[in-house]
Amino acid sequence: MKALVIAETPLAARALCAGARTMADEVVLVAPGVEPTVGVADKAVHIDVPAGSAIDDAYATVNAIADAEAPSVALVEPTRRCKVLAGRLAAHAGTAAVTDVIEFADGLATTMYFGGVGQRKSRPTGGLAVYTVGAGVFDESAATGTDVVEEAAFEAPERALRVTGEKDLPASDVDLPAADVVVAGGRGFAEEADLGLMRDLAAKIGGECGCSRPLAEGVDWMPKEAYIGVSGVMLAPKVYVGIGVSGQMQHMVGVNRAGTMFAVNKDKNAPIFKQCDYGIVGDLKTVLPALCAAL
Ligand SMILES: Cc1cc2nc3c(=O)[nH]c(=O)nc-3n(C[C@H](O)[C@H](O)[C@H](O)COP(=O)(O)OP(=O)(O)OC[C@H]3O[C@@H](n4cnc5c(N)ncnc54)[C@H](O)[C@@H]3O)c2cc1C
Repeated sequence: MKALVIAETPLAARALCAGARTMADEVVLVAPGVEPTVGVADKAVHIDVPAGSAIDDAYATVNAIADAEAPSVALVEPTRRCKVLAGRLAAHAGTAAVTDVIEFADGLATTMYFGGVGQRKSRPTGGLAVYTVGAGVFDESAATGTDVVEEAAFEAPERALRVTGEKDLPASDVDLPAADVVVAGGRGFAEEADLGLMRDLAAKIGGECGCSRPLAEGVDWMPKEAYIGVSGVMLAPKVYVGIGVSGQMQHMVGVNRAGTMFAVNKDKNAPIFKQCDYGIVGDLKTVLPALCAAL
């Protein structure tokens, strides 16, 4: 049995290949438009996406690789571009992509639906099963493999996207999926300058800073890669600290696999207190400096 992994980032390549190894005898990593991570699969296939073409359009090549390798399972990193490839691959195989898997057990994949209100388990019925899988589902340290890299020629689709311009995004040093400790700020931060209090705490405890969606998409105080939840990043850190976060389900599904959860909120009835292991009721402006001083 063979597994295909499609991933853009090294962390996801390692984690998904480690997971694929538990499902198949042979693992093939496909790296569309990026240098492949080596040592994690039996073979890596690099697709050199030419300038002016979009990685999303690597689907014809990915589908051809899948035809040649005949995998029974494909694990895909849930980046925007890889999701396109997952959907195209599933359509090519005459199936549907199962998205945002949070657990594999007993041949069943668990996913969330209705924004995390419910969970469903599904089992592939034959042919190729295509899954998008986020961070924390597999242990990347278990990845093993060779340094074999093959090149696959980019095959432009008939109606290809044409890249007409590129704009560098401001560099972001946020790497939440890799962080053991995540400190997340919410709308309880009334002013951008107060986020320094959160950063001070994160620095004290060796954490990365994340946020709820309003801080990244509402006021733009944090990078988009930093927002956690059903439409942001899904994490499974060892420690999560939510500060001024109310505990809405769309945010919490992104961290409810954390090992230990802490919350700081001035409202003792905030829903997050029903979900955390330890909570402090108080104003973040007084609690955070006190915590930092005590640590
Ligand atoms: C389709 C859809 C998808 C969504 N996806 C996501 C997602 O992926 N991620 C996400 O985060 N959200 C998502 N949301 C938004 C989500 O529903 C919530 O609106 C959002 O998570 C709330 O963010 P918050 O907890 O920061 O803000 P609020 O709910 O406004 O909570 C702020 C909290 O701060 C506390 N507070 C205020 N002042 C202080 C203070 N001085 N000290 C301490 N505490 C204080 C308040 O008591 C309150 O509990 C989505 C919504 C929809 C409809």
